[in-house]
This record gives sequence, C-alpha cells and structure tokens, in this order.
Amino acid sequence: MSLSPRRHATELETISVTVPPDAVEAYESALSTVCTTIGIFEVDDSQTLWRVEGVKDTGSGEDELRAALIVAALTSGVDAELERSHTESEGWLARTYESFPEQLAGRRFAIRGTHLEPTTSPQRITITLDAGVAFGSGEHGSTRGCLRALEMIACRRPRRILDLGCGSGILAMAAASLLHKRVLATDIDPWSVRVTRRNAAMNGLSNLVECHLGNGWSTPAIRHHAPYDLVFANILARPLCSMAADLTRNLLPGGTAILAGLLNTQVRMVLATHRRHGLVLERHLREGDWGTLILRKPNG
Ligand SMILES: C[S@@+](CC[C@H](N)C(=O)[O-])C[C@H]1O[C@@H](n2cnc3c(N)ncnc32)[C@H](O)[C@@H]1O
Repeated sequence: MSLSPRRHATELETISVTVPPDAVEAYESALSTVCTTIGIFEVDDSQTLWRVEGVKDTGSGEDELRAALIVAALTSGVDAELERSHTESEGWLARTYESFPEQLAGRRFAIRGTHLEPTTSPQRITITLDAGVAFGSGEHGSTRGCLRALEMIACRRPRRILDLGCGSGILAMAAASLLHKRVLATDIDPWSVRVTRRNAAMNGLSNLVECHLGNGWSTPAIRHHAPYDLVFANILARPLCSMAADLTRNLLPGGTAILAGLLNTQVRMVLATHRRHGLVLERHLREGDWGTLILRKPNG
C-alpha cells in the first residue's frame, strides 16, 4: 500500500518495521496509534517479510508509540526494530508526481494529476486529483478494486451512498460522477477532509460530494444520513472487522458494501466476520496482493 503523501506545515517522519506476515496486523495496529494512514509493502517476492510503514509529525505521539510497540511485540511474539527517516517535503512531492502518471481504472475511469497536461478520454469519466495530498491517487490496488466494484454494481442505482475513509475523495467523486447522486464522504484525518473538499470543487462536484471529519460510524453526519444502500470502506482489515456490526445495521436491506484495504491473505477473516453479521458475499476482486469484497445485505 502506498503512503498517504501530504503537504504539511510541520516536519514529517516515516516510521517503519519489517516483520513476518503473522506480525503485520499487530504492528499495523501499533503504528495506527500515531499515523492516520499506514502502508504495507511486500519486502520480497516470497512474501516472508512485510514492511509496515506510516508517516507522522516528527516528535508527536512518542509515548503512545512506545507503549503500542510493546503491545505489538507481546501479542505477535516478534520484537521488531523501529526504523525512522525524515521526509523532505520537496523531494517527496517530486517523487510522488513522478510516480503518478494518468491512471486508467476499470472501464469507466481515468485519474489524472493536476500536474499533467489535460488529455481527452471521451469514453471515460476523468477525475482530477492533486497528487501531493491524501491517499487515493488511483494507482493502489485497493482503490482500483473499489472502482471496478463500483462499475459492477452501478446498475443497481444506489441513492444513499457513503464513502467511509475517503482519503483524497476519489471513490466519492467516482460514485457521484457515475451515478449522479449525492455522496457522503468522511475521514478521521482532517487533512483528508480538506483535500476531498478541494478535489470535489476542482472536479465540479461540490454539490454532490459532502465531506465531514469523524471516526468511523460515530461520525454525526453518518448517523444523520443513515441508512445507506451503498457503503465504500477502503480502510484496513482490522478496523473493517471492528465496524462490521455498525455497517450491517446501517445498510438497507438489499444494500451493498464495498470493502477494501485488505491483503488477499486477510480476506477470509474479514469475510467470516461480516458473514457472522448477516452479510453475503457477491464478489471477491483481486488487484495484485489486495482484495476487494462486494457484500450484500439480504432483502427482508
Ligand atoms: C486506504 S485510504 C483509502 C482512501 C480512498 N477511499 C481510496 O479508496 O483510495 C484509508 C482512509 O481511511 C481513513 N480512515 C482510517 N480509519 C478511519 C476511521 N476509523 N474513520 C474514518 N476514516 C478512517 C484514513 O485516514 C484514510 O484516509
């Protein structure tokens, strides 16, 4: 998973650990206490080592981080060493731009950075994003899986739509453009909320994409607009599982959930959790190491 590059007034640092697959979840959870977006990268082709990486403000949350790493070591049985590196914002942004050519996603979408010359893809809906900001530039397997899933379920014409964990707002904008419906987008990260609002305005979608700050299903705007007939949640396996009951409760009968941010190895666990709450599997899409689930709440 690529990181969430963002422009920030304060200095940023990248923190990471390299661990075997069984310890990924524990360390993902530890780093989540101080980094809002976490990246998980395969270190070698044999999938024996993974790097869990996050970006945080330099010096922030050191006590919480220390405590969370101790818990991760105890629960996983792996005492991983924390690596740190400072992130130079200019070089970082330049690298981000270089790694962000126009992306074609699914059959309907083209995602292009503001730094690129406009191109015309008449058959595709073009979404313009600033590549130097929150997660969701269209190149990541989890985002691409959600866009493919959206195309597959578009014929159901969902009308009450939620993008929980919107990042750059890419999924909310894609749904609003494709379905011509209002979409509620939320994120726990204030920067992502600002970026989503800015991206929606840049794409002429401010009237359709409404974005609010909040943590998961406790976000007042989410409660206010519930129930939904389409929910996107591209977060991570662990938070998805802990939100399964709320998701099910807030889906209309016949409603669809598109879940992503899980490695293919985590699909079984996430699926089992949601099945226990009564959702049924419609499709499992794969994009490289990443799985996307299309789940449905049965009618009646
Ligand atoms: C992997 S990014 C997905 C961004 C975008 N939806 C996409 O598909 O590319 C996950 C986003 O979820 C947000 N997030 C994580 N935990 C959350 C929570 N409990 N409530 C709301 N947002 C959350 C993060 O801040 C991040 O922006």
